[in-house]
Amino acid sequence: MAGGESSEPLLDVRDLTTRFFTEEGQVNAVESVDLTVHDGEVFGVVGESGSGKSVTALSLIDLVESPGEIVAGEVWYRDADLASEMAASHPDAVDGDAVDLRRVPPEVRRSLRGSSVSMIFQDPMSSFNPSITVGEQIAEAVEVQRRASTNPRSTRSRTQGFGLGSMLASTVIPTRDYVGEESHERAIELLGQVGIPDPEARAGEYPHQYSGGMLQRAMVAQALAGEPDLLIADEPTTALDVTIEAQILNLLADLQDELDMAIVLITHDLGVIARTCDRLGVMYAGEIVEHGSLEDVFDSPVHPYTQGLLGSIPDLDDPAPRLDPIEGNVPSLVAAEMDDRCYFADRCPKAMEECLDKPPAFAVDGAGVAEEADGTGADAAGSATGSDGVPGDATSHTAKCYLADHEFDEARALPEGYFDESDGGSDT
Ligand SMILES: Nc1ncnc2c1ncn2[C@@H]1O[C@H](COP(=O)(O)OP(=O)(O)OP(=O)(O)O)[C@@H](O)[C@H]1O
Ligand code: NI
Repeated sequence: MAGGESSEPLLDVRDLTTRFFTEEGQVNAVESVDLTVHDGEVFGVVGESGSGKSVTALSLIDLVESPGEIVAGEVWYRDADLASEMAASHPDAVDGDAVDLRRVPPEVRRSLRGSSVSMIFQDPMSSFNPSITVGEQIAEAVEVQRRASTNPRSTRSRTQGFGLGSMLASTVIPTRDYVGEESHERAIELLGQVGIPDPEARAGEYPHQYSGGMLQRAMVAQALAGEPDLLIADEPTTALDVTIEAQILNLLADLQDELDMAIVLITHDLGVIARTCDRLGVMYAGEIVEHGSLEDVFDSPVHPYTQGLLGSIPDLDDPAPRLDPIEGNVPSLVAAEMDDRCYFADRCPKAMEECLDKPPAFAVDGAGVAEEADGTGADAAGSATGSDGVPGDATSHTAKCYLADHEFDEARALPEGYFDESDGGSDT
């Protein structure tokens, strides 16, 4: 193989669909999401509360809990060693150097957590046991990864339900006797690496002795213990004040650079996206409705939802840009209450008759617009349609909106109040 980095994406997610089966009905939390993340890049996911960002993140690492379930999709992760290990037993799950994590046994998926893909959350307290020192907990994370890496993965998957596989999978942390001196030293090194002053002393402190910002750093250190290639960060700075937020974002940027790690950064804050991301996806009602490079999406947003979000940041230099809610409400994701239309149409100033059908993803630029079949029935997509661009090329600028491909036509605009009648006409 030619050395160096592959141009293949590190993560290539297709048609990922996650639902919750609740008493109130089926919640379509994540609907046919496509996204790609390349080596060493920061991919942002932005959207209002309830749009499906966190469930997307959890789906990527298979942490969706009941009554939630991933019902469709592929999660291709590039790992040449894993691909060759899986090639014989799970040929369907292997394509070149990439492995579809949805098609490998759960214990193989779990074994990647921490070592290949790590996650950090908004609330660092949730990642630490309050009664064990921070240093000890990070040393344990190091120890777990250290043992995992000294055993070939094939051994691990054969010893399923026993030893490392289950150790990594469970929330039960190995007892202290397991943790070697080297792991303790590495933990202190990691604390230093994430900018914790006097890491040797701080390692001996308990989580409650840390400030919010310091604990956030410690959580990053814990996530780095296995030297992951991909870090998923769900609102990592939302609970922090603006100064500390900037420090944590700088830390992530430095680490990403230093360790050549890719990051999926989830936030409702477009200011954070603007400062950190290379590319982004804008989520609305469980879908990625616009997707592209930071420049494409910020300079020429196509979806009126994206335009609305961007319109709500008057000044990117504002230290605390805020998402001003767009008029109207985020739709219910309960399947029975969703119409099969563009979910933003009822809030959209440019809704047209076309928007009563669900729009596919249109490529925004490119003369022979590449149109991507929406979810099911995409099997004919192998041969390129259009003259320009590949259908579903996840690196391009796309929008699930007719305006990406059609001019706004006043004559076809839906009359004002069109949607009010259908949902509100019950009283008097
Ligand atoms: N355990 C659950 N049971 C039922 N529905 C759920 C569950 N978890 C999430 N959902 C639903 O899934 C949808 C997406 O939620 P998600 O947490 O991903 O949104 P989000 O974009 O991360 O929002 P926020 O910015 O508030 O974190 C919401 O409608 C939410 O109510
Ligand atoms: Ni969330």
